[in-house]
Amino acid sequence: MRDAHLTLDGTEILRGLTFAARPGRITALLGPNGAGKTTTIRCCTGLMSPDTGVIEVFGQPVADAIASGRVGVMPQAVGQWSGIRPLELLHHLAGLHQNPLPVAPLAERLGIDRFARTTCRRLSGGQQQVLNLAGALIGRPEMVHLDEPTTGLDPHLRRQVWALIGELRDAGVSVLLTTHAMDEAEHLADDVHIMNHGRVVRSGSVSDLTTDGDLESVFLTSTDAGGA
Ligand SMILES: Nc1ncnc2c1ncn2[C@@H]1O[C@H](COP(=O)(O)OP(=O)(O)OP(=O)(O)O)[C@@H](O)[C@H]1O
Repeated sequence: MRDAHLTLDGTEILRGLTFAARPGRITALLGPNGAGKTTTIRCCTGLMSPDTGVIEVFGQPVADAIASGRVGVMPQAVGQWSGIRPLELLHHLAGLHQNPLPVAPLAERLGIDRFARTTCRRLSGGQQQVLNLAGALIGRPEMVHLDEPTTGLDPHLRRQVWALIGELRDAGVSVLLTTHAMDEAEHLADDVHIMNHGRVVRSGSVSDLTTDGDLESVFLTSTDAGGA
């Protein structure tokens, strides 16, 4: 993303946002509530368009990359699903891809098989989260956007999701995630971009950014409350 600007309802949300997420790397987009992280992901996945600026995915315009099926998205929240059950949903999503992951092992890996009989609208928040994650991964994406992937997960599931995200990176997938958990960013991320007021104010590897203190201290000194 290069020099993206976006104004919504008269407020400038993205103010010259520039960053890159590279293949085989986990890139964390950090920032205070309202800084524009979800808006950025929505722009990178074709759900919104910046007013000006350039976004390329695999060197292509976003729409072409999305249409190619090479991009997976785990939104922060999805609309209320109907009475469909988790495995039915995953089989349906798998059917939309040319070479999907097998549903059963993915469901087992994320513990989805344990609530397979519950309709989606009755899932707990954490169960909905891991189902969203499975939906993002089912098509074997080469780039995946994860908007707060572990929010609301218990420590067991959180660790399992961390391991899975690490494996994706090791398999060459480009992972872009947002999180408010600094320990998550420190544990997972190769590259970190800290946003404030719709632009990137600090970038680097975790080790580069934390030479003088932990990531939370860097975050607190680089941003202000309500960074929108
Ligand atoms: N469709 C919209 N119309 C108007 N304003 C919007 C719209 N979508 C987002 N905003 C505003 O844009 C700003 C950035 O929102 P965004 O969801 O991108 O922030 P965020 O960094 O993801 O925040 P959080 O960490 O709380 O999830 C907020 O002030 C929000 O109210």
